Amino acid sequence: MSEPNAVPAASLAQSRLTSLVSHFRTTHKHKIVVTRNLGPDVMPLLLNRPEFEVITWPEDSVCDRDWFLKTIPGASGILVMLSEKINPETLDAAGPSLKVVSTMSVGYDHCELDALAQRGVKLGHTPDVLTDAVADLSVMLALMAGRNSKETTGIVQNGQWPNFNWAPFSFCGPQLSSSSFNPTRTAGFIGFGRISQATLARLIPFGFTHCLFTGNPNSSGTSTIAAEIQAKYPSLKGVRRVSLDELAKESDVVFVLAPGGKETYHIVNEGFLRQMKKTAVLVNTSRGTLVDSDALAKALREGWLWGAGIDVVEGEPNVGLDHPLVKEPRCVVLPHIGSATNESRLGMATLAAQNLIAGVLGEPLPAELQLTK
Ligand SMILES: O=CC(=O)O
Repeated sequence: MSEPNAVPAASLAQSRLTSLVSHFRTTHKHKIVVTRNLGPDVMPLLLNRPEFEVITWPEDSVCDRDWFLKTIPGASGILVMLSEKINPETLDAAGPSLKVVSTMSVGYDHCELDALAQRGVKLGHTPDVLTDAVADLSVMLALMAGRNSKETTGIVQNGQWPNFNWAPFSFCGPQLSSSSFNPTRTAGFIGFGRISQATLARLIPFGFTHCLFTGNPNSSGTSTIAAEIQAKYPSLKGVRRVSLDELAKESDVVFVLAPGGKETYHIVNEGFLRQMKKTAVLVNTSRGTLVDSDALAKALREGWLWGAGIDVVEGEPNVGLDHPLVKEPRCVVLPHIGSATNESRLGMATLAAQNLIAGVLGEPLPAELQLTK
């Protein structure tokens, strides 16, 4: 006969197991690797979670690849920048514990989607929060390129202004807004997603009369979008989805705003540039790979178009003074600053942290890119 207060063996084992699980839960932390310090407003979202062990690349520079590969084994989540390649090497180094990659960017051409999908790793990115900033910059570059800002600011910066007398037609370029001389203004968009549409909204008060766009009708619902845009902006006299050739021939400003990757590689090439109006301006605020830099430099040199404003260059950041586009006086080149407003970067860092947290905890990501297997 057992003692009246004795604990049965099975119940003892169960309680030991429960306490072991609870001990594991409190001591086992999810390993998180972050490749840039996201600052005092955002890092606490990660650091203040007791269930996370957060390891951050300690330098104020692009994360070293060797450090990254040595640090990620066993990670549940990694938060990266555009500079980090997410490929089979990365994913194999992280191992099967990896649940989510969160990139602080809207673009994801640095990530191999197939490799992520095959391993069941989710991908978070940061759409919407940078749309306005990039649309603002797109219009700024259209203005800068049309108004010869590289040459003219150079004159002031180099102390040459005293040598220049005002002359009736010096430094003139094509006006962005419509005028009695030029009542028709056509914006052409290569890719017609959120940023293109926000750019168009900014061009309406400039008196733009026509909107042309290219894009995959299945990817962004572009089959009905023309009618929606026309209804939204009754001042437009035409909104049409067109071929690339038509877009090149008819646009006063071409905005390159499609995702990078194989499908769009050098979509703006010599053939496209040769068809542009001599007074037209090309703006690229998406990815450098969409534009053939040598072809654009030749086009500007030979006057096939008026000017170009580019925030992205193929091969960046290795773009020095000897780059053919940096040498072109009618090409304004910026160092990929499209989303660089305080508001936008804070929004991106916050969303990237939220995507990471949700992915690690197995919850729906606020902004997940749907991967197809
Ligand atoms: O280029 C910037 C981004 O993709 O966020």
